[in-house]
Amino acid sequence: MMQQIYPVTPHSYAYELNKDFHFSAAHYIPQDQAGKCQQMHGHTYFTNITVVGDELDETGFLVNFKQIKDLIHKRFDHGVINHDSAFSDEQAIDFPTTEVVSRKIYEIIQDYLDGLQNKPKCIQVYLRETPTSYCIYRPRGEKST
Ligand SMILES: Nc1nc2c(c(=O)[nH]1)N=C([C@H](O)[C@H](O)COP(=O)(O)OP(=O)(O)OP(=O)(O)O)CN2
Ligand SMILES: [Zn+2]
Repeated sequence: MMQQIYPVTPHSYAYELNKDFHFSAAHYIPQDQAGKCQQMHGHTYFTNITVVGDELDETGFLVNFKQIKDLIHKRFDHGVINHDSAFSDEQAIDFPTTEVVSRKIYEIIQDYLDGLQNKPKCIQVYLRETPTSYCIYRPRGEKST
């Protein structure tokens, strides 16, 4: 499971880092059309995060692998995603669907990366919700080449 082949995102940065990890979390989709997904239920999410850049920090890291995992795992593992401040039952853009969770993961990671001196960029979040369902989020409008 941890040695998957991922879709390639073309770019011309010198370094590309990928971090795989799991987290277990519950969620529900607060919309009638979501059918059984309206009921609270859980998943073991699998994610692969892609970070790129041209400059390394004083440790020789683009970004610490552990920091990437901690930002997401500490926040969501064994929690209810709907209860996190990034999500809301009010508008679909903030419901914890696979699409939205992958985008929120991107936002959390890029917010952290923006504070680093070497300015790495997250260019892809791969999020698998079930053995047969996954989403890839790639930020638009970001110069990734
Ligand atoms: N576009 C989306 N569609 C669905 C989402 C979603 O987040 N985005 N979520 C769900 C359910 O919450 C569920 O987590 C996944 O559903 P599904 O892939 O249908 O799961 P199954 O295991 O039942 O699928 P099989 O085809 O039997 O493997 C639904 N849709
Ligand atoms: Zn679900």
